[in-house]
Amino acid sequence: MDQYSDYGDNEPIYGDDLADEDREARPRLMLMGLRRSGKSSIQRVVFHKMSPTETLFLESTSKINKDNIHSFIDFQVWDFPGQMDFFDPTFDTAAIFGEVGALVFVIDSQDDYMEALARLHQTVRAAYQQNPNIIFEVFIHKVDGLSEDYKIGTYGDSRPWLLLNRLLKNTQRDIQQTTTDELADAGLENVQISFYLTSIYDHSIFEAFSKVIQKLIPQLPTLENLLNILCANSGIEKAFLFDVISKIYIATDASPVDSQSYEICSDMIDVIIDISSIYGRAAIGDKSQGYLEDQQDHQEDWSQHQQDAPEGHPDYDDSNGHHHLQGSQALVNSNNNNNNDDDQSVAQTNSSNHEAFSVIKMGNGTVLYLREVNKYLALICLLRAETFEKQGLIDYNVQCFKEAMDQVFELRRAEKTRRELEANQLIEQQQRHNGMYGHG
Ligand SMILES: Nc1nc2c(ncn2[C@@H]2O[C@H](COP(=O)(O)OP(=O)(O)OP(=O)(O)O)[C@@H](O)[C@H]2O)c(=O)[nH]1
Repeated sequence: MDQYSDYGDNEPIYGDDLADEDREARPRLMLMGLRRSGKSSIQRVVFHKMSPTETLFLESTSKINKDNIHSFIDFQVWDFPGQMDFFDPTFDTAAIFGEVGALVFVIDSQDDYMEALARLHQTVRAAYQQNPNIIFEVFIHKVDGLSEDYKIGTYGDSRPWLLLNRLLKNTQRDIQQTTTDELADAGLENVQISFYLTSIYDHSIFEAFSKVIQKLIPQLPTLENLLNILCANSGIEKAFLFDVISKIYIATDASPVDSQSYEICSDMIDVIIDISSIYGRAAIGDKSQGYLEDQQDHQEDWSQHQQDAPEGHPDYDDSNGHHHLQGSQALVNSNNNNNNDDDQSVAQTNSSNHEAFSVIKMGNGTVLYLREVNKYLALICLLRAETFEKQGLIDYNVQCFKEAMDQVFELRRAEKTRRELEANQLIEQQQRHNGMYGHG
């Protein structure tokens, strides 16, 4: 079983026998939508490293699939079957919607979406009635398919991408407007819904999921503040805190996010994982099966590449841990610190005795700076080469940032332990109380 998530504990389709562990207060995220809209594909690609083309062979979901994600925060993703019927008497809306954090509704943009919209409105009404705190998110999905028509010039315009953009915006506006009108008619004008254009064939699904997950993280404002302080004091242009395994970013600084920055940072994780796996060093995120599978794939790619390489080619020079990557014309300095004895004892408490760190200088004068924060998270910054001349300052500030992060998560752990202790004490008290009555 995947260590990263306990995928596959299929429960009966409706919620009248939800296991106790499912009722615990871990954020729950639901994937809903019509059949074949792409729910299972999204879940597999984002959380299980499935390649998008493999999703072509996914079978239709017939029961709720509950997926426990163990990462920087533990949360659950529930993948619902498309044919779900709210009016079925066995559908326990209170149990299903009662503890949901976010409900992601997936609409297939390549299909006629009128039926999907009707189902979306019905779902929002039912869920909101049970739980007005649910965050509603709509993925207008498979937008890559639309682009194909334009790429081959079906619409006979010389500027296909401009047209594509316009079409996507129209689709989004149409879906958004119809939904707002419909909900207003039902007296639900206060319901907050966000809309995203997504595809599993590019970064858009990871970016959309990032924004969804961020809303479920209680420490988000603290993390954003820390990133703002780090950027302001170090001359960093953009900083992302990434969950390494899923490549979703859980926080960023206040400067606007452009998709290109996100994509390049996300690609950097792949590069670092590639390099670490090639040279057999442990790397970020190595606690996850998802990552290990990924690592093996990359290893195979690399072996192929290596066969073609001329002997002594700088691409393959490992002597000082410096690797000149021919393809991207980047200088990578990937360094897993070898710890002295002191560090190892600290490391043992943290169950990690290495720390990934890497810098890529790109041809356009931008520097990418990655540092592992903990076993799940990595900080990736974009900065100008001139700024990077003061690397000592940046390293120092990043170290301070890491320590602050440790405190944030330590506090959370301490709070969790305190709550568990309190709960146990209550149970004990209750048992003693019952015992006394029993004797009486
Ligand atoms: N072009 C394109 N196809 C996609 C995308 N996402 C999913 N698909 C395809 O859509 C089909 C249905 O995907 P599923 O993930 O099985 O859909 P589902 O919503 O889970 O379906 P049910 O289990 O029946 O409710 C598969 O053939 C996927 O390959 C996407 O972003 N773009």
